[in-house]
Amino acid sequence: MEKITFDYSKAAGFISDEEVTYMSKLVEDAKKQLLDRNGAGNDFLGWLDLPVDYDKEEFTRIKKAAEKIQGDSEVLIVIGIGGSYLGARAAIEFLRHGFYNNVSKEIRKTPEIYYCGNSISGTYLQGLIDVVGDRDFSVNIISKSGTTTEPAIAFRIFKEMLEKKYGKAEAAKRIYATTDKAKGALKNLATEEGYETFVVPDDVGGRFSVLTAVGLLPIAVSGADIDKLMEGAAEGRKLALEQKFEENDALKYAALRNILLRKGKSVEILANYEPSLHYVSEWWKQLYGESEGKDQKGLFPASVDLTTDLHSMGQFIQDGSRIMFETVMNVEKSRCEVTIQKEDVDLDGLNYLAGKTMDFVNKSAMNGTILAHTDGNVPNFMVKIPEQNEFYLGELFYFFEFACGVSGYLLGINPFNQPGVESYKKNMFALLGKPGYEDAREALLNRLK
Ligand SMILES: O=P(O)(O)OC[C@H]1O[C@H](O)[C@H](O)[C@@H](O)[C@@H]1O
Repeated sequence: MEKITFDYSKAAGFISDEEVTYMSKLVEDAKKQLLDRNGAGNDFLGWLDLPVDYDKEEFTRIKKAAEKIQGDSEVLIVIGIGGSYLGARAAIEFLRHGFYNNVSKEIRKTPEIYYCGNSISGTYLQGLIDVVGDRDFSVNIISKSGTTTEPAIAFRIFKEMLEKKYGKAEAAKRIYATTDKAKGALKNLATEEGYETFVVPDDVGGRFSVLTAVGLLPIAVSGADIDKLMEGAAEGRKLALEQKFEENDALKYAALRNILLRKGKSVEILANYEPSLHYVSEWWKQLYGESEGKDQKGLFPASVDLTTDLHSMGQFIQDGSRIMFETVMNVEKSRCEVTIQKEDVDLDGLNYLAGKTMDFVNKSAMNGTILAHTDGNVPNFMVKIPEQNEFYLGELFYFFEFACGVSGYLLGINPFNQPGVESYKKNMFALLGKPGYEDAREALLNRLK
């Protein structure tokens, strides 16, 4: 069977066999530390076994809730930020129609899905309220801590809207809360109001939670097959856990990116040639950025959508500061074939492409770009995705998560915490006058004068 594979053959000129041999030992050690659960942050390793060891009763409830939402709602509002947002969106955009919310209901068959609570923009939220209009809708509020400001504000607004429209009791039946099993403001609210709740396990951090109810409920509502997603992840787990370095693509990816980091390539650009992978990159950026960017270390995870960004960022990648390498996610088999037709008069000069598919052109652009960037001293890696379906996406999620854990241990940091994100929150709370933050307030206001 085909699988997600990692190919570094095009970067051979930048990396010696000795370096790979040396690094292979280090990644095997890091892998052991991960699996022995004796490294930093080892109380957040629940994601390691999730694909084979998850709450089956809850999984069934997720499917039931998804069916109910599909039956009684034209729109689902998904409220969450960071790890409580990006995985679901990445999956739905990767798996479902490229214009999911815009195609006719006959094609889509499932509710429109919109996201909020991922910014504090009132303009965005009002726009979304206008989109919902007077249509039937449900809300999935997702927050592991249950206290994050952005989703909490958005939820307050949509909760009020639901209650006005349906009354408190019926509104409660349209609210699904995914949060901690016992603590946090959202859990308390859900218990008080009688919302159906789903659990983010204690030992699974937000950015590793896509295969819990956090990702699974919205993904199931979109009509994607969550059984297949879990099967793919289980296959990814098997490959990552059981294969030796030579056959282990996740380990090779972790090793090779760290070889380049140690040579001064401090930026990794994740590139795609399919717009529907944009949010996979966003999910990946949180995964790697929050996991590795600490103790003054780490690769800066960036991303580009190609060929779009070849007409903007392409200049920098080809010719600017030589600080980066590129990892291309290559969907090997395109979902749709669009063939370019011959025209009698070749006014646009495109007849040389007549009979060719757009995917052929896209892949030629990709291959040409890989060689051009390599010539410009940007080493290129490739992650091959056989096709865009649930199975391979599950495998891809696990591939990146496992490589991230290994890579973090290789860096000598705790890949499973995120102490740095608290700094802006403290300042924001002080400026907002949140009780308990009075001391810092005046000093901050002075600095802003
Ligand atoms: O799920 P929540 O607790 O609301 O957290 C949502 C996100 O925001 C936090 O500030 C963290 O930086 C992220 O790691 C997390 O995924």
